[in-house]
Amino acid sequence: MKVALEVPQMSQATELVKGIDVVGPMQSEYQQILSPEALAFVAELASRFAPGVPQLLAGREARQAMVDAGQLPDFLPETKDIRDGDWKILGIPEDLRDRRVEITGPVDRKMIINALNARVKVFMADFEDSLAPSWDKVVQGQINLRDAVAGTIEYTNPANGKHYQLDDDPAVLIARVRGLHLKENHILFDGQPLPGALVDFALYFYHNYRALLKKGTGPYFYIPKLQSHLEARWWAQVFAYTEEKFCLQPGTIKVTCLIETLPAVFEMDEILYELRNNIVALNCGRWDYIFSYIKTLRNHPDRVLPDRQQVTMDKPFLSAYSRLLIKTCHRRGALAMGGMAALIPSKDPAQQQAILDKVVLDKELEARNGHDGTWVAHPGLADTAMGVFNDFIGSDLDNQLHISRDVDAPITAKELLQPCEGQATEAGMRANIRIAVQYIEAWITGNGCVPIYGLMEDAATAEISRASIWQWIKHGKSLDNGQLITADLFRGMLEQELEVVKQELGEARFDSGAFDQAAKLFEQLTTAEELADFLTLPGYQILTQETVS
Ligand SMILES: CC(=O)SCCNC(=O)CCNC(=O)[C@H](O)C(C)(C)COP(=O)(O)OP(=O)(O)OC[C@H]1O[C@@H](n2cnc3c(N)ncnc32)[C@H](O)[C@@H]1OP(=O)(O)O
Ligand SMILES: O=CC(=O)O
Ligand SMILES: [Mg+2]
Repeated sequence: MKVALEVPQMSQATELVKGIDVVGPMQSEYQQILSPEALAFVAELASRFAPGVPQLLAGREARQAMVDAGQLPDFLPETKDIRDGDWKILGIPEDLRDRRVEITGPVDRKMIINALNARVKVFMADFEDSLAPSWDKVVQGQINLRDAVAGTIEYTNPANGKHYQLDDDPAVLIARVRGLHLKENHILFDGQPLPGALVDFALYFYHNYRALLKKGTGPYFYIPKLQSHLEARWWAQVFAYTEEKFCLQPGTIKVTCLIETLPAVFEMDEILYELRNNIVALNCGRWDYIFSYIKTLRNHPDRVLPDRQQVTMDKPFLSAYSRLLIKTCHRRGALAMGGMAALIPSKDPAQQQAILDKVVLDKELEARNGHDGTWVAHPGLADTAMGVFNDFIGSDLDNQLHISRDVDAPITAKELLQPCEGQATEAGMRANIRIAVQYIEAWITGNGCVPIYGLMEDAATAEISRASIWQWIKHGKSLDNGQLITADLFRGMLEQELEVVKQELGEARFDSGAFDQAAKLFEQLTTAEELADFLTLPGYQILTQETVS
């Protein structure tokens, strides 16, 4: 539901909560989410935990500097005891034991209702890869989730009058908060923007934990883009503090961590251990993982990835990642979630069958490996994914926790890092350019997830497109047609592909969009000496420049 346009107000909390300054414009409904009580909790978490974030981010940089200097990531010698030890996570609540299909989507009101009504077990409501976190989207997202938890969420599409409300048996709700690298520029604590992750966590927890527990479910979270067990420890402290403050049993908050960075794959046992009271699963976030493989190994010319289309889950380095995640999770009693096939349904019946066939193949690979469930990006794929996982899990069991993968020889760092065969092609590079520029244009104008050429594109998939080209230029790769990939070649292609996009979208859409700005940012990111950490960091400056007072 869109709130009526009003004269922006001050947040009441700005005057009432010490240290907190809400600088985003307020609508009257926002006061309910940004109430003095909720913001007092945000401030409490901020004073205790925000100072730890720069240290964790500095830790990422220090490790990256070592890899840049030639060292390859590996398992940590100092945590061998944890890897060798015999311990298990605390446990999995009843409503999280069967997660064979999860749908994901941004915290848009209509999509939340559609997702909760989809024929899936879980809905992952996303403040991260699929959300461009403008102030309104972030606060409205919290309003939408509060109403979804209360069961009162409704929406009428003003374009066609179609009305939406929850069915009787909605999916279990898990909220994915922003990664630690993202700030929330509109809520300051002691004059500094807060970590977006803390804002998302605190507001969702504060407004919903009681209603969730009353319904027999709980405050459940997905944590994205972790890079180390020290980050997991930080989260464990946030959860323990929150549980104590609200007089909750330790382990009430339940969390699933995405293993979607290359450094994190070497610390899965340690992440599970640090979070053992709260964690229930790890998830193979394959798209960010591929991006992180490029980013982490950016100085290693022998590990340059080919065209994005060739980097599929059956490639040895990705297969090793999936199998090690399953083996690690199941040994510790945690679920091992699969990832997202980026395909979305087509209205053309011939194409649709081909899409469903590809989804089946992808999901069969995951289920056969031993994953306990998977992700779909669209309700039209739920039955297909469910069919595959039903075939493997059956109706007597909830999951595949019994699959220990003891048959595997120990999976080594060498397997996890092995180069991926394939080529950089002209068609692949041009596709990367068209995808990245369209995605960046969508993101900086407030839309974090878009269909492009039959695929779901979000921040993670678009990062692969832009980072691949940077890497090819950096290492002087050649295309399949023999052309050397240079910054100038890229600039020429960008100009040509912008024309193609203009033809495809039509002049009116193109001219009213932000393609110039998107192309400029894309060009800077791709031809820079250093690989930028995330495209969403400069993107956020553009997205928010008009809304910070
Ligand atoms: C790498 C990762 O992190 S993956 C996780 C993050 N990414 C995501 O969550 C992607 C989620 N998916 C989406 O955002 C969308 O599916 C898109 C943008 C890719 C395509 O959306 P659309 O263009 O609206 O698709 P389409 O027109 O086919 O939608 C048909 C209906 O399904 C709904 N729908 C589509 N995807 C979803 C979804 N994920 N959740 C709920 N409803 C959905 C649409 O709202 C629409 O509803 P309506 O008929 O009532 O109007
Ligand atoms: O968040 C999921 C991913 O694949 O990235
Ligand atoms: Mg991701």
